[in-house]
This record gives sequence, C-alpha cells and structure tokens, in this order.
Amino acid sequence: MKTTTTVTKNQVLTLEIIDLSYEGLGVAKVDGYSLFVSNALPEEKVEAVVTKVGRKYGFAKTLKIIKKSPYRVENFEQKYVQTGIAPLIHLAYPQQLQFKQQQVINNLSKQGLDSGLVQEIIGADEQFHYRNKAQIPVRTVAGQATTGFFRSRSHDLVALDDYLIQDPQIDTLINQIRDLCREIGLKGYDELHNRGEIRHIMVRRAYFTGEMMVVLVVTSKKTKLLPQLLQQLAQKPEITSLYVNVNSKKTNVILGSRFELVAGQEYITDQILGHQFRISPQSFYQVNPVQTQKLYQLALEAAQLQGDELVVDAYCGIGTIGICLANQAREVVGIEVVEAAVHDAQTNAAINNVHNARFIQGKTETVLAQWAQEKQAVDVLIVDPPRKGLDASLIASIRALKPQRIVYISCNPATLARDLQLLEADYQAQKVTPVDMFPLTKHVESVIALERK
Ligand SMILES: C[S@@+](CC[C@H](N)C(=O)[O-])C[C@H]1O[C@@H](n2cnc3c(N)ncnc32)[C@H](O)[C@@H]1O
Repeated sequence: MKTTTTVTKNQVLTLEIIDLSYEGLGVAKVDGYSLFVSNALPEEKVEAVVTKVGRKYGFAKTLKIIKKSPYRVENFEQKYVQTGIAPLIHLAYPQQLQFKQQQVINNLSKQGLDSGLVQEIIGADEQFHYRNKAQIPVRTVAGQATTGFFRSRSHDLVALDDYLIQDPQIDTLINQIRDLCREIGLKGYDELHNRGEIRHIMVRRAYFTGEMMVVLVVTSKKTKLLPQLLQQLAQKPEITSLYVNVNSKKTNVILGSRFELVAGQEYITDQILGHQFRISPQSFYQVNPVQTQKLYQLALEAAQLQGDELVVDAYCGIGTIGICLANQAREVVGIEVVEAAVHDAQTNAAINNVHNARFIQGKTETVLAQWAQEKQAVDVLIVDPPRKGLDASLIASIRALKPQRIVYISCNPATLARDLQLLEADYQAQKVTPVDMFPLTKHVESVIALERK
C-alpha cells in the first residue's frame, strides 16, 4: 500500500536508486511512488529538492535533482530520441553500458539462469558515427524531396542532415543525393497514394577500404527523370557500386526483390581481422565494423579450437566468422538462407585462400534436422541467429547432434535466455559477455560459450 506523505516544498530528499528500469533511467521510490533519474546507477544516492507538492495526497509531485547530470538532453537531441535513432542519448556512456549489462542479467535471471556468468560489457570507443549502413526514406515535404527518419511508431518524416550514429561520409552522400533529386525534380514517395519516384536511399560504406555502395529504391525503372540522377551518381568517384532496386508495392518493406547494377562493381570489399570480405547488396553485414572485430575475437576464443574439429557456422551471412577461424579447424560448414550471401561466402573463402570451408544455402533448422537424422558429427556449433533466436526444432536437432561446444552470438537477450534455458539439460553456459555494438540504442549483443555436460 502507498503511504501518503510528509514532504513539503523545498525539502531535500535523498533518493536511493534501486534499479535501472525504463530506458535506463534510475528508479528511486519516495513514499511508494517511482521516480526516474537520468545518469544514475543502482545503489547511488541522489539529492533532490521538492519543487511542487501534489495537492490531493501531498506527495512530491515534482523534484529537482541537485546532482548535475553529466549529459544534457538539449532540444536538438530530442529528434534523435523521437526517431528512435538514439533513445539512450540522455544517459552518459557508462550508464548506457550499465543499462545494457543489466538487460542481459535481468533476462537470464527471469529464466532462472545464473546471472553471475555475465562478464563486464565490452564498450565501444566511438559512441557516435559508427554505423556503416543506412536505409533512409525519401518523402516529399513542402514540395521537395526530403530525407530523414520517421518519428517512432509513425510515418511522419523528421528531416535530418546529421544522423548522429552513421558514418559521416554516408550522411554527406545521402544529403548530396537528396539535393540532386531536388535539382532534377524527382519526387519522394507518397505512401498514401503509392506515388512518387524515390522511396529509399540505402548506402553502405566499407570502413577499412572506404568503398561505398548506393542502392536507390524506386517505384519504377521507367521514371523519366531517373536516368539523370543515375548518370550524375555514376560519375561520383566515391561510389564503387551503384544499384537500382524496384519496389512498386504499397508496403512498408523497404526493398523489392530485383536489384539492377547501374554502374561500378557488383560488390564492395571490407576487411575483418585481416581477411577480405565482398558484400553484395542483399547480404547481411555487421553494422559496427570496429566492435565486430571484438565480437568475433570473443567468438573465436569461445570456440577453443584445437585444429581437428568440424565447425558449423550457422546463420553465416557472407561467411565472416567461419572464414576467420578456418585456419584453426579441420573443416568449416556455413549455413545461410539468403542465396546472394552464400555466393559472397563462397567467393570470400576463395579470395582468402580458405580451402577447408564450404557453404550451404538453406535454413539452419532444416539442414541440421537432416544432419541429425543422418547422425553426422559436429564438434563445434556457432549460431548467430536474428532477433527471434533459435527455432524450437533446431534446439531438438542440436541436442541430437551433441556438439561438444556451442558458441551462441545473440542480438536479443530475451530469446538468448529462453534458448539457454532450453539447452540447459545438456549444455553448461561458461560465460556470457555482452558487447556494445550499437551505442546510444537499447540493443545489446552477447557472446556465450556453452560446453556439453
Ligand atoms: C545476425 S546475422 C549474422 C550473420 C553473420 N554471422 C555475421 O556475423 O555477419 C543472421 C544471418 O542469418 C540469416 N538467416 C536468417 N534466418 C536464417 C535461417 N533460418 N537459417 C539460416 N540463415 C538464416 C540472415 O540472412 C543473416 O545473414
């Protein structure tokens, strides 16, 4: 039951932060009411002065925190919160990390797992401008093509020039393409009437080589003014690869199924841990190139390879993890559902002189169910699934295949905890290491080593 109160205006209260809750804000309880304090850590004590007392029950209606916040939320930053680009911008970086670490701990605890396994989160050196990929909507605002981000849970475009977390060279290129659309008279997409010409601009920039890929998502290839834009972009030396993707459907899905190369190469090339990787427009590629190397290093350590193992790299994308560890294993088999990514993986093995890796196109759950039936031997299994985690049937196949070790790379602590709980009868988690791949957002990645009991 809530106790009603005794506070008076100007009274100084000491708020004891008991938890990090809503979007990483510290929670303190005063007279049974929750108060949220930014930039505070659990067990911290924060001084606050009562500025207004609620009339009905006399509780502290507004409080002013006396401790100065190390991070100010200024007006211009609100748009990065409203658009979901940087929902944690109100938190100083150590508090962001603490929030993310707590997410992993809370999810494990909820499933009755040992949260003591959670190691200190690996932070990033760069909080801003780290993303190597952007998919930016183009709409017509006040009669001209405008680029930006949608306000959360809406399709109202907030116009932006600086996207805060993207590579600044990507921002520059997007702004240049937007300006060219304005000059030429190309219109942004009108989703209500399924009209207009340019729907999205997708840009990827390879961090280590500087190569850039542009995909213009258009409503029709026959748009009269489109060739003018393509011609101008084809002359830009910084664009290594230029594609058009046609999406004529009335849908929220960004990309259509058809990609047409307009100029340059079919791919861009980047490097990870000294290996070269070609990336096609349809393929998944990690978005934070600096943190990716730390993530993969952890995965390689967790695999503890001796040189004679058959390693399955499930959900392998363009083959990055398998190729980075191939020289420590007998054989690597990658499994990936997207055909273009499998082709990239095969090419990537060849250009890195990796001869003991092969890649299968298919769903991990289907391929490994077949392997389980055939009683094929797997020594080490690496899984790096999308946010929904592992399919229930895949868990059953893993238990039948009995790999000695599993390395689980997860981008969603809730599905990770669910899956660890399902594997618990046969596998002991050794440690769980969170990695901050996406500073300023609520997302957290983790690497987990599991050993067969
Ligand atoms: C989180 S990404 C990881 C890719 C890669 N390990 C990396 O680090 O770049 C997940 C990948 O799994 C693929 N994928 C999604 N569902 C799949 C499934 N059921 N079976 C195999 N691959 C799948 C996606 O296309 C994507 O390439």
